[in-house]
Amino acid sequence: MATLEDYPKIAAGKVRELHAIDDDHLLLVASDRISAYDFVLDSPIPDKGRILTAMSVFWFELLGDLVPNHLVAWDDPRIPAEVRGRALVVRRLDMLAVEAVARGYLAGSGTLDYNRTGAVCGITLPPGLVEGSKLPESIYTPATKAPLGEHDENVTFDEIAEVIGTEHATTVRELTLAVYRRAAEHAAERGIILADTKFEFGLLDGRIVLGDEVLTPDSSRYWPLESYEPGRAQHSFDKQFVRDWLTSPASGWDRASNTAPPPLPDEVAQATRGRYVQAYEQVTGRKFADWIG
Ligand SMILES: Nc1ncnc(-c2cnn(Cc3cccc(F)c3)c2)c1Cl
Repeated sequence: MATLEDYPKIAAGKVRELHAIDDDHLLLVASDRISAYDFVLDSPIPDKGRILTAMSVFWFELLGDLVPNHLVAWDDPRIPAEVRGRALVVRRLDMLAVEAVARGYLAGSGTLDYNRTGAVCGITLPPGLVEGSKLPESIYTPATKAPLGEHDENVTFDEIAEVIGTEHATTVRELTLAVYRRAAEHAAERGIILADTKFEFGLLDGRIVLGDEVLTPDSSRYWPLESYEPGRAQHSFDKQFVRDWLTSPASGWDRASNTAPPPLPDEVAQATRGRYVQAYEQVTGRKFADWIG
């Protein structure tokens, strides 16, 4: 059986790593780390890596008829025991330099751009929208990847086309909207608003293939349908307990101080684990207890 040290690390995100297995395959590893207020917290969320990996696998399967993807295996002898259930064997792609974002609702940088310009990524929106507004139709709002720790930059379709070419830019936009719309509809039927999501695509033998993690609460905004109310920051299905505790007097943390947040109480970490399990089971109809690792 392989061990993680056998596979050179070729990339690292805030909560994920990417290792090389061989010339054609990578190991995509999700950790139990959680990020809040742009900080990676000291406290892990037990099973977060396994739950989000199981979610990606579900979505790749559900959406496989819309778009080919890079997933090769999730239960495989090439996966080291220490990361089993939170690591995927994927095909090595030639990644396209675009963060392919679809938005069905106005939130985060979308709201900021809209308030400044009345548009997001060059797409003019109707007047009178607020944080959390549902958009008349979902929109494609691409971004360019920023260095670790900085926010991606929202750009126009044309700016992306200048980098990856009009043909690939057009296909990426069409796939991003089609996959998001199908996923958002599936989630909404199960009481979860998928407000937006970020995809990464790559080329494999000239074909455009969906890569990275897909439609997880780390790559998407998951809002509980029952507490949706436009006009304010929406509750995060998975991160709200963490946000509430960190911004409560109990934490002793001052968000404006730009100091690192304190560790989470065990009950907050465990309650957050529960929210990830609930999101998985609500979206997939599967029991997390049945997942490997
Ligand atoms: N199938 C692929 N082929 C080639 N490259 C990638 C690739 C490169 N970067 N990323 C983003 C990322 C994912 C996880 C951990 C990180 F550190 C970074 C994904 C993929 Cl998914």
